[in-house]
Order: sequence, then C-alpha cells, then structure tokens
Amino acid sequence: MPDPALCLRHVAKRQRGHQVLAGVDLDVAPGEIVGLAGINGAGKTTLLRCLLDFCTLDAGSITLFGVPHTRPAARRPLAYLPERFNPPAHLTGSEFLAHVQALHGERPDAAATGTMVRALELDEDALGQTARHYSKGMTQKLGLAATLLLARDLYVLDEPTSGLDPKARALFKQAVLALRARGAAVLLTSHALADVDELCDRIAILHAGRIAFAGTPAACAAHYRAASLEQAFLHAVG
Ligand SMILES: Nc1ncnc2c1ncn2[C@@H]1O[C@H](COP(=O)(O)OP(=O)(O)OP(=O)(O)O)[C@@H](O)[C@H]1O
Repeated sequence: MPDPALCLRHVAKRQRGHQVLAGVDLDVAPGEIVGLAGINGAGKTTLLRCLLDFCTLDAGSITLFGVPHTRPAARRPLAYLPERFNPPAHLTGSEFLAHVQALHGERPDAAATGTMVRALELDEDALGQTARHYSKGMTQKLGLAATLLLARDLYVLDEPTSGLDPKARALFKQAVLALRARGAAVLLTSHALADVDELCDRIAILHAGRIAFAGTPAACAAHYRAASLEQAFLHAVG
C-alpha cells in the first residue's frame, strides 16, 4: 500500500491564545482530490500553513508521502498556491511563469506553458504585460498556471477559485482533473460548495478545531440527512 500523499494525526495549533486546531486527523491519497471546507476563521489556512511547516505544531504529526513535514525533503513533491497570491508587480506574466519553474529546478517548458495558459484562458497578450496591470481574476489565473505547471505529486491550493469567473472556474476544474488523471493528489480549500461537490472525491469539514466530517459529498449529504451539500454543511457547522 503506498504512503498517503498527506497524513495529519492529532494536529493541534493555538493562535493568539485561541485553539484553532484541536486534534485534526486527515488523509489525502495519491490520485485523490480533497476539498477542505469550513466557515471563515475555522482554521483552513492555518492547517495548510502547518503542513507546509510555516509554523510549528503544538501537538500531533504530519507526513507527506511518509516523510515528516519538517524535513525539507517532504516538500519536494509539493506545489502550493497561497490564499493571497501576489506576483512581483514588475515581472510580466511570462517572466513570472519562467521564474517559478526555474526556482523549482524545472526547465521552462514553452509547450507545457502554452497548454496551461490556454487551458486557463489566460490571455496570451496579458502574459506580455507586467503583473501590476492584471485584474484580480487574471492574477489568480497566473498563480494557478504557475502552480499547476509544476510537475508535482501533491498540490495544496488555498481558495484557488477565488476571483475566477464561471468559465475560468470550469477550466480550472478540468485542469485539476487532469492532475488527478496522472495520479497527483490535490488538497484545496473552498467556500464554493458547488465546486467541491462537482470536483472533489471527498469533502473534509473543519469545525471547532476538528474534522467534523470527511467523506464523499454524497455521503456527507446522507450523513446529515440533507438534500444538498450546502444543507449538510450548515448542519455540520450549526
Ligand atoms: N498568524 C496568525 N497569528 C495569529 N492568529 C492567526 C494567525 N493566522 C490565523 N490566525 C487566527 O486563526 C484563526 C483561523 O484563521 P484561518 O485563516 O486559518 O481561517 P480560515 O478557515 O482559513 O478562514 P477564511 O475562510 O476566512 O479564509 C482565526 O481566528 C485567525 O484570526
């Protein structure tokens, strides 16, 4: 049995005296898309920051493909899109994409870049402009393109559809399904439960510091005897 792409056990973290994570258990398998949902302030970003080793755990353990998350090697198979993606304003979109690939030790690949840019409908003219001229949605598309272009086995995406129009959301979902098709694992946070319902193999609802429910969207609705995932979510966090 292969190691899970991601394994959190009893993870606890306090922020400014507030117990944000109080014993989180969560697995993401290779080839699985998991959507992490929760109300504002539930601790989704904190959980992602913990697994990226941006902050120290108070308790518990995290492994990425069996490697403890504090080892630099653990993050080698990982690509991460932060919640507030902010590219350097003076770089053009093309320069930024090439820069990110080079930073990650990957040779800039014009064909793959072209395919990704087209897949996300990031206007090719826009790639020649500096990022300071980008709209919110274009900036988000650039961040997504830069992240999804990296050939990794685990993608951690914090609110990836934020600011995207409906067409861009649909294109993003296709791009994520292509990652899954080649066996990559994806953990994403989202407030858009319709997207989670459509895209994710499982939803994990973070509430009161713990995973209140983890399972397929259909199992979630059934568990809470709800007519929709949204109604089930409201029961879970009620
Ligand atoms: N660096 C920090 N220092 C102190 N408190 C923090 C820090 N980061 C987060 N918090 C607090 O931890 C709690 C969880 O925040 P977090 O951003 O993880 O929630 P979230 O589920 O991602 O929220 P949202 O859906 O609004 O993005 C909040 O009360 C927040 O104020």
